[in-house]
Amino acid sequence: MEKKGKTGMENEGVIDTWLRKHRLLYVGATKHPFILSISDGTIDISSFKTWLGQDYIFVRAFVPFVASLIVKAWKESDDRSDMEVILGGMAALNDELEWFKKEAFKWGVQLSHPLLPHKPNQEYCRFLESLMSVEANYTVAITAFWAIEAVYQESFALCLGDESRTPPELKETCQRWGSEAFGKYCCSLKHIANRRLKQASDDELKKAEVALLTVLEHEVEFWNMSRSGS
Ligand SMILES: Cc1ncc(CN)c(N)n1
Repeated sequence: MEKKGKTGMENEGVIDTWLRKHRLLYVGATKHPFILSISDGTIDISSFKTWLGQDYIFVRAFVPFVASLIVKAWKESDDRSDMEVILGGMAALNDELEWFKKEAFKWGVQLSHPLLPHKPNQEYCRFLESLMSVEANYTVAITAFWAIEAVYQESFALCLGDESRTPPELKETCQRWGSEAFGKYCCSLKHIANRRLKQASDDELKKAEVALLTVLEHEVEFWNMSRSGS
């Protein structure tokens, strides 16, 4: 029989430990009023349109970030399957960009000129850029990557629950990130991040925890921006 320690949580990964420690912020990012308004059906469609246009800009910046992670995984990972998992995510982004164009057309959102990133989006993209540099650490970047994907997964899954009253025309959006398949992909990313964190130095651990918190803060700001339209 497995021997349990004092807390009974000795087998818990680093990420779950951090999520417990920073529970309030995590809940703030995954159960934001913007998401709650989708799931209770009270969403203001102009907020949704703001989110759609801004997220298209974000996802375009997300592609080179994921590409930089593929390079890092190829160079630094001790497990070949990391690169395949990240590559699968990259392939999905190709599809996602097409989906944004189709969805924007459906809602009459202009994705080309003069669509500009709002300040919170600009700041989030700048953070992504800082993680793309060759000096940025793989363990830190993969932790941030997991957090970015996990916030969307948990948020949109909430809008697909039995109790939710998500408007039918927004179900496809929620399905994109709230699906079981996307959930499994997030689990694979979490597994990679936890494996790396288990072997990380104190300095890497500190930086990865800060990166996780920074992602959560940016996600909250991104929802706030979508809700207020600015
Ligand atoms: C702001 C934001 N965060 C996360 C995701 C999920 N890739 C996204 N599309 N946009």
